[in-house]
Amino acid sequence: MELTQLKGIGKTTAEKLEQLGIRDVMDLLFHLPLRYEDKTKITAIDDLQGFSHAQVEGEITHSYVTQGRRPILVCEIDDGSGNMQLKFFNFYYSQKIKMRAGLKVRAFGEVRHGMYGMEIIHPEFSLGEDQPPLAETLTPIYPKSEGVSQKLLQKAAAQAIQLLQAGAFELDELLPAQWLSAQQLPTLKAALIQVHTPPPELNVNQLMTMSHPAQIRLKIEEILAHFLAMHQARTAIQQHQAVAMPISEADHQAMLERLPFELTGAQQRVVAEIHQDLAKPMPMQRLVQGDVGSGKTVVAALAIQAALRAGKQAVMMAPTEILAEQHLLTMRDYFPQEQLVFLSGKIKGQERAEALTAIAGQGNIIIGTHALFQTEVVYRDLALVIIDEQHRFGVHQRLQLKHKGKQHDQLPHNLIMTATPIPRTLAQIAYANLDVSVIDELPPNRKVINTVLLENSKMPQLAERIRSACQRGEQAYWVCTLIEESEHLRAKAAQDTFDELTASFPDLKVGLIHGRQKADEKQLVMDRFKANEIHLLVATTVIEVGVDVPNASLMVIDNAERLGLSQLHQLRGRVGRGNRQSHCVLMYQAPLSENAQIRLQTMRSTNDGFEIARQDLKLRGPGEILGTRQKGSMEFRFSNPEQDAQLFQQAKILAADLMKDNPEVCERIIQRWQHQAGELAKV
Ligand SMILES: Nc1ncnc2c1ncn2[C@@H]1O[C@H](COP(=O)(O)OP(=O)(O)OP(=O)(O)O)[C@@H](O)[C@H]1O
Repeated sequence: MELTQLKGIGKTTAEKLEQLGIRDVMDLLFHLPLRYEDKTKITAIDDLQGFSHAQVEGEITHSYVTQGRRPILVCEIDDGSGNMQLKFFNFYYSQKIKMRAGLKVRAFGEVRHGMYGMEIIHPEFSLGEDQPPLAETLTPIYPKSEGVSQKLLQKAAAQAIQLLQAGAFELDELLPAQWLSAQQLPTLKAALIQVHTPPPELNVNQLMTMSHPAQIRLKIEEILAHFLAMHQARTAIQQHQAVAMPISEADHQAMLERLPFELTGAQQRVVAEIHQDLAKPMPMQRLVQGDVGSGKTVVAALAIQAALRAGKQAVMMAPTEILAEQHLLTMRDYFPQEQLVFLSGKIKGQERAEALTAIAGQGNIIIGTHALFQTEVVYRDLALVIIDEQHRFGVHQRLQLKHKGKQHDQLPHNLIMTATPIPRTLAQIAYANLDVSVIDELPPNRKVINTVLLENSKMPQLAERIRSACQRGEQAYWVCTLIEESEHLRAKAAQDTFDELTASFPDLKVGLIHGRQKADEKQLVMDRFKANEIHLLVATTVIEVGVDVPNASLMVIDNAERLGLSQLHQLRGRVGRGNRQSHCVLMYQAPLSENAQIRLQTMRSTNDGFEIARQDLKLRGPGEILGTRQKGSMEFRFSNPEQDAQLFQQAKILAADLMKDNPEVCERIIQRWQHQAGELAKV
């Protein structure tokens, strides 16, 4: 039903509502109140309690303006049970004249304890004997945007509810009636009516915390739609075939013998899981989760090995140029006999043409950045796609279907690697369409990184630490964290730090790496750092992901208070990758905000990525951890994966039952919420 069919909504208002994502009457019904006000009753002044909202009615006994720099209009009122004050800071004198003694007033607002008893500052009020009737329901307060008043939203929603009650449009109940009654949840129609026009006896506290059964009813369907859509995406892929790439035990052992170390138990288990998937003629859809330094790269190499044995191509994509180049070097070590091809956005001209020819021809391990997924890149026979997305989520969802195998209905196997340890419950929700393997063990002999906090002003204490580490043959990073938007300013700050440190340490080789350098310049610096020709590397956060130089044992992060927990954990993870004792110095500018204090203390007290992720979840919320709307990873309007963990469990079970018993309803649920969230479509 069109919005313009509602009274008071013309074309212009309808356009404004569209900015809130409200395109029709159904959307309006799913635009839920943020909070509620109770204007259904009048509270006697004598019964008022501080820090709560209330409506009072009484007679103005005295009205005056205080003296001083900021005059205040004060109206004293009395209702027979007691008296209180209404106060206005910004007022017109005409208001003072209107609010004269002897008049009846009704006021609503937050009650506080003032110097002279109870008071309400800036109440909503109406004057006169003839007050309108009291509200029959709690008053919903909606999230609004510019140009759309609260009143307008309230009126429009109230009309939508009236139409719904009158049966003017269809709103099918899609959840099984038996299930709803067993859970003591209302139907969708009843839930929407209650949420928009709650009768006064409803529990306001429950409503305010989104825990009322009516709200739970809405959440459960939203979560259900998420699981169903994820499952649909997964089944769509399973409809396709993939090349089965079983690997013989002898080939596997031969590769293991070439490695400079033995796999950890966790790596062995994860490799076995991947090999099992690859042996099937169905596209693998697996996520490998492993904390920083847990050794994901070798796991990727062992997957690639299976593709090579089957005579197929494997592609590995990294989120940054530096990391892609590093993977190239590592894979060269693992596969000295194979033809490796590198492609990134910065490879141009003749070099690019050659890379494209190799990809369409003899190249069998192809490594690079996003450029690998451009349409003009044509693969000879691609059978395995590895995406090292580190902590950038969501990419895989859009790339998955693009790359078809040689035969038309074949898809490549997909392996996604992430370094972000997300709590299990959250992983199960976000990655409901993937199988998940966890590398939950670090290689042996790793020592816990010792983390210390140091105020910026105590910087001189650091010099000795840096010098002695470098003199012992170890290496250090110095990360500059200027939060300037422009890469140019970030580069300049790093350059300044580089100049200062070069002057302070004439006896050490100091290097510099930042995002403004050309690709080969960056590569040269990284190569020299790897070869221990640079002792101290000054860097912007470009080194955050994946850089692997096991000889580096000291990490200094300046202004660490500016960074989020997961970024700090990633940066710190650049050290502690060998068997030496490593240190991380988090420099900060005092005073610290409460949140920054918690972040830095967390870093100091633990090295465990999962523990850090849990704390991060508390501080930031799941949306931010899993990526924002643009990244399209997960978007819930009503539910919260952390607070509603139990609902997610319930919805998962219900989803499984519905898929079995009623696929047609599943389709309709997905469609309803695709429209509502706009985002599920991308899952
Ligand atoms: N089983 C093992 N025993 C000893 N060293 C190992 C083992 N597995 C990997 N390594 C080494 O540990 C270091 C880290 O491995 P890798 O770079 O694969 O980590 P990662 O999981 O990708 O970490 P990050 O997320 O920080 O990039 C490398 O130098 C690698 O050679």
